[in-house]
Amino acid sequence: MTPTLTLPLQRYAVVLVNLGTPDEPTVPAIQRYLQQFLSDQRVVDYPAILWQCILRGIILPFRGRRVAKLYQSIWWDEGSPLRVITQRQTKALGNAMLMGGLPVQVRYAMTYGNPSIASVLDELRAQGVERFLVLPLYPQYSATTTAAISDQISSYLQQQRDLPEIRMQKHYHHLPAYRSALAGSVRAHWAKQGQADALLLSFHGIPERFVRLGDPYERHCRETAANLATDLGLTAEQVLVSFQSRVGKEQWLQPYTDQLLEKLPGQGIKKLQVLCPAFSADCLETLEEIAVENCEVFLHAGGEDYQYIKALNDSPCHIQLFRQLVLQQLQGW
Ligand SMILES: C=CC1=C(C)c2cc3[nH]c(cc4nc(cc5[nH]c(cc1n2)c(C)c5CCC(=O)O)C(CCC(=O)O)=C4C)c(C)c3C=C
Ligand SMILES: [Fe+2]
Ligand SMILES: [Fe+2]
Repeated sequence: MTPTLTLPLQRYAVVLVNLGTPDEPTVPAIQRYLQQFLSDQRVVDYPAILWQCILRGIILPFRGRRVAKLYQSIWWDEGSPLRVITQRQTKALGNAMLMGGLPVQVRYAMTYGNPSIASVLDELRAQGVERFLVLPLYPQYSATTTAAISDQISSYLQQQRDLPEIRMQKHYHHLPAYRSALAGSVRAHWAKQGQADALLLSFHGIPERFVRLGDPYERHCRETAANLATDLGLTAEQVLVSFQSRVGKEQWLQPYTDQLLEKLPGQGIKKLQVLCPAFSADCLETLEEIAVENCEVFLHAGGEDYQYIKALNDSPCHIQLFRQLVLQQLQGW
């Protein structure tokens, strides 16, 4: 049902927020992006002075150059896939709101890089917006992603005299519309390719220490997997969970995707389908790390068939899920 709004429609805006991506696939642009991203204490919490020496002296020069080649390999004519897909999601949600009779403004912002959360809030406030609904594009909550968005909003508010009102979706992996969108994407893949020996859910990792300190991310990932198994009628053994993209020497959530892929063919799993439910848009971590690098790992270890099932991106089910989240959040506002 369409909510009744207590302010004129022009005073509301929805802001989709994703992680961010470099402006260009060049070493300087990637270093700028990584500098901002990896200086966030929500992402890397080592003592700042020590960490800044390591970051500027070692990580930015070496990782910047290595990752530039990877970004170049996945870059699209219109730009970084993560940005292009986020733009498409924003446009599609705006259209869906319009078609549903609630033509609220929809914009996107990035936690790191452009457009920044502060710049988008500023621009919308200048147009008279007073109530913001922020939708972090992370189905599973983690302090490293969703709380980092919340921190930036808090810093923005600290600079304001006349505060806008803000609501934020914390997570949505448990909601029926998300569950059916995810299960639907696997079924659509099966309709074209058939079923494999197993379905691997590879989630972006975080340091295991963060989970010990209270981050519920791992629980959210495992709930996502259990729900998907139920919704697809698969057993727990047919739905495997692993964690990818680790950085640095600390222990991250396990099993690591690459190490698991090396073992699976020896356990009789030769045909594998891989899904990455922590990513609402395809990006470097899915298009390169999962679809290319990890495919090679699996085939090299004796696997015969490896298929990556793309992210929900701007598929109609995903946009309908966002629309439902917006309608729920706007109730009574
Ligand atoms: C070093 C710590 C990192 C943590 C913790 C982390 C958590 C985390 N990240 C995502 C989503 C994305 N990460 C992406 C890229 C990326 N992630 C890290 C590091 C951490 N991520 C780095 C250094 C990078 C850049 C690429 C690289 O150098 O390897 C992206 C893709 C961006 C793109 O431009 O395509 C996404 C999306 C989640 C969901 C998450 C925790 C739950
Ligand atoms: Fe990441
Ligand atoms: Fe990576």
